[in-house]
Amino acid sequence: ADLEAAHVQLVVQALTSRCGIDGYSRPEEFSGLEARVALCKLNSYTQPICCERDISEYRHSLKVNNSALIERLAKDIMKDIGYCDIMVLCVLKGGYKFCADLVEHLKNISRNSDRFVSMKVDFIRLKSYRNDQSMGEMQIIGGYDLSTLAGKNVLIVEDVVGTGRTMKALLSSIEKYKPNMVKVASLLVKRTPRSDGFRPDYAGFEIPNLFVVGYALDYNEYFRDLNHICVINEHGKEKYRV
Ligand SMILES: O=P(O)(O)OC[C@H]1O[C@H](OP(=O)(O)OP(=O)(O)O)[C@H](O)[C@@H]1O
Ligand code: HPA
Repeated sequence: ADLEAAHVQLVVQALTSRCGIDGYSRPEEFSGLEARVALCKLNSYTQPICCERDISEYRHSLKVNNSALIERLAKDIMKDIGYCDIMVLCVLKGGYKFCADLVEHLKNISRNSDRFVSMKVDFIRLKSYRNDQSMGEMQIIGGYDLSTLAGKNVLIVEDVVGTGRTMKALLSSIEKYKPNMVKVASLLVKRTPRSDGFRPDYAGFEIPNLFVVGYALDYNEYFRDLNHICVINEHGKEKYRV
């Protein structure tokens, strides 16, 4: 747990320290010894690099797919709920990459264990953000039939918990259909004063109150295709504002 806390702290430092360079940069060019140390240490775990082009839109970035972090989350999940059938519910759009990587790790663990775990994957599309602001009302897009979750062991997979409104609204909608169990895994949890206190059962990184994009996370649908999680800066927000 101490190691984990230290790791989270390092990520936070790496994300919050100011690089101050709006141009191509390498981790070793980051200003501040702390950030540099953090980035080096993180290398064994994740692979932070700077975006190569259009750097004016983002600052530091973090590569998460295939990382030991997702493997560890998968192990924790399997330990808790893995010995029964799981219905993975991926929250679109932002959750698709994390969900794909997590399912891959869950499958590997299941394959190497002596018990067969049946896993189904389903998708629900929720939307509440415009620009970098939650609009307060969570919409289920495309009419997902929540009654299919009745009696199931549901693992909700989300990219980020910010205010927590999206997850709270989804959980209260699902509860009516009496699933056997519902757990939430979120890659990122944001430290924001606008949080309603919701905490996922499984969380990857705790991040500062900054708007992040990449690895399926978007700003008005831009940047989902980036391989790395980056922090969008004011210039980027202005450029793509709607
Ligand atoms: O905790 P909250 O403050 O409610 O924010 C979290 C939600 O916001 C984002 O979704 P968004 O509405 O941007 O839709 P998207 O997944 O299609 O990008 C994200 O994917 C989460 O679902
Ligand atoms: N990025 C993308 N979507 C989000 C974020 C974020 O930082 N916070 C809440 N939804």
